[in-house]
Amino acid sequence: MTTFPRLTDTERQEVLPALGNTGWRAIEDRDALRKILKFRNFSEAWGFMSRVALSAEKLNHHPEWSNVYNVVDITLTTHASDGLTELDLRLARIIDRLADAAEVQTDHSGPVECLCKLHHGSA
Ligand SMILES: C[C@H](O)[C@H](O)[C@H]1CNC2=NC(N)=NC(=O)C2=N1
Repeated sequence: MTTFPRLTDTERQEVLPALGNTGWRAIEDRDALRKILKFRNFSEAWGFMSRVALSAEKLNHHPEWSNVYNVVDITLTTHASDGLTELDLRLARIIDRLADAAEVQTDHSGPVECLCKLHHGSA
């Protein structure tokens, strides 16, 4: 099994702004992305989660997430690498594609630029 390296500073500067634009935010004190999506109802939220789950299985990369009624709160990080890797970017883009009908909440965490330097943790 390949362990992906954490994203470099240059890679972060290249890719994070676009993810910031689609509503991904930085979690304080973690090298992780967070997005909170609000659907019209539970059925749409669960349908979205089912579709993401199938993609996550294919990618063998899984979100940390929770669901309350119509809200899905998603955190992405690579546990094996202890931080953000290419796999998180791939899953984030899949999630963005599958979630286009949802309302995005963006006022819960710091701007994604907080993750532009690889300074979290020691890995
Ligand atoms: C054995 C299996 O490949 C690993 O446990 C995978 C599964 N899904 C995963 N998902 C995430 N987010 N991080 C991982 O390190 C990870 N590892």
